[in-house]
Amino acid sequence: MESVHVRLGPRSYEIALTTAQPAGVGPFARRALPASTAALVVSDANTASLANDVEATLRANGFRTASVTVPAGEGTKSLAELSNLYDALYAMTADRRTAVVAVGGGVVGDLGGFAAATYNRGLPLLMVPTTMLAMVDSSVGGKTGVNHPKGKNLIGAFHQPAGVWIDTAFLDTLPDREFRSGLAEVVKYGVILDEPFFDDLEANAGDLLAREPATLRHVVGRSCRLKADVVEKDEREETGLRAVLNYGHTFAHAFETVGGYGGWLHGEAVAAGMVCAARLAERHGLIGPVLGQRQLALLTKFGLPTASKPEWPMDELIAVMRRDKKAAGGNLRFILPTRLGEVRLFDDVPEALVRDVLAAP
Ligand SMILES: NC(=O)c1ccc[n+]([C@@H]2O[C@H](COP(=O)([O-])OP(=O)(O)OC[C@H]3O[C@@H](n4cnc5c(N)ncnc54)[C@H](O)[C@@H]3O)[C@@H](O)[C@H]2O)c1
Ligand SMILES: O=C(O)C(=O)C[C@@H](O)[C@H](O)[C@H](O)COP(=O)(O)O
Ligand SMILES: [Zn+2]
Repeated sequence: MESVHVRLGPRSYEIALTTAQPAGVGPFARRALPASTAALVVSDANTASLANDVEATLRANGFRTASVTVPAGEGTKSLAELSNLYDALYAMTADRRTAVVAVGGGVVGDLGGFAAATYNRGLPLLMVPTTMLAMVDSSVGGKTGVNHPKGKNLIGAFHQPAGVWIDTAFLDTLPDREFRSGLAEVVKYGVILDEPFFDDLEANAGDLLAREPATLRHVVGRSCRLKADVVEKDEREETGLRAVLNYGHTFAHAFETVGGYGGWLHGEAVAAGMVCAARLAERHGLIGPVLGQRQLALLTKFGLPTASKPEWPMDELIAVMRRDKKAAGGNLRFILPTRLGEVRLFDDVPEALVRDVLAAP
C-alpha cells in the first residue's frame, strides 16, 4: 500500500492511498487509533452507503459504532448540524477515546472534524475522503470548521486527523461536476509550489478527466505530499507559509458567501478566484501574461468557471474579503504568484486594482 507520511511530532499521521480496498479501513483505523473502541461514523446522504461499509469493517475490527447522516451540500457546514453531531456523541456516551470517522467530501470532513476538535475538548479523528477535493486537500492538514452566514469557515479549529484513508475507487460514483471541482485545488498546487506538476497536468489533462486509474493515483498522491510539506512547516498558519494554500481563496470565499453557499461548489469558486489572483498579480507588476494564460487554459479544459458573476455586488464582495482570515486590521491581503510554482503574501494591493479585476469578463 502506498502512503504519504505527515510529520508533525506527536500529531504525525499516515495518509493511506489505495484503490478498491473497502475492507482495509478497519485494520487501518485499528492501527491509527489503538486506544479507541468506539466510533461515530459521519456521512451525508450521498455517502451513507459507503459509510455503511466502513462501519462494518470498523465493527469487525473491534469498534462499537454509531452513525449520523447529514444532508448533502455546503449548507450543512452550520452550527445547527454541528449540534446534531454533539447530540449523537452524547447519545452514544462518547468518551475521550471515541473517534469521529468522517466518510464524505470536504463538508462532512470539516463538520465532523470540528465536532471531533471540540466535543469533550477533543476526540480522535479519522478521515475517509470520498470526493476528489477531499482526497487532495480537505482531509489533510487539520483545518476543521463551519461557515458563518456572512463568511466561509469563520468558525473552526486546527485538529489533525489520526489517519487518512484514501480509496480512489470511492470516486467511481462521484458526479463529473464534483470531480472537476476538486481539480481546481490540484491546479492550485502546481501554480503555488510545483511547476513540473503543472506541466504534467497540462500534458495529462485528458487522462485525468477520464479518471484513468494510474493518473488519478499519481495526482492524488502528489497533491497530498505537496500539502503535507507545507503543513509540516507551518501547521497552524503562524509563519505565513501555510497561507500559500489559500491562493485564490480570498476571492473564492467572497464568491461563495455572496453567491450563497452551495451555488458554486468550493472548487469552482477557487478556479475563478485563481484567475482573479493571477490577473491581480499581472496588474500589480509581479508577472507577465503567460502564467495567467496557461492557468486559464487549464481551468477551462477542466470545465471550471473563470470569472466573477456580474450580478454579485462589488461592495459586498470587498466587504467579505476584508473579513478573510488572512486580513489584518481590515486590510486586504492576497496570495499572488511571482512565477509559476511560487507565490507570496501581499498586503499592498490597491483596492482599485481588485475592483478592476473583479469587473473583468
Ligand atoms: N479543511 C480544508 O483544508 C479544506 C480544504 C478545501 C476545501 N474545504 C471545504 O470542503 C468543502 C467542499 O468539499 P467537497 O468539494 O468535497 O464538497 P462536498 O463535501 O459537498 O461533496 C460534494 C458532493 O459530492 C457528494 N459526494 C461525496 N462523495 C461522493 C461519492 N463518492 N459519490 C457520489 N457523491 C459523492 C456529496 O454528497 C456532495 O453532494 C467546502 O466546504 C470547502 O470549504 C476544506
Ligand atoms: O489547508 C489550508 O491551509 C488551505 O488553505 C486549503 C484550502 O483549500 C481550504 O479551502 C481551506 O479550508 C481554506 O482555509 P481558510 O483558513 O481560508 O478557511
Ligand atoms: Zn480550498
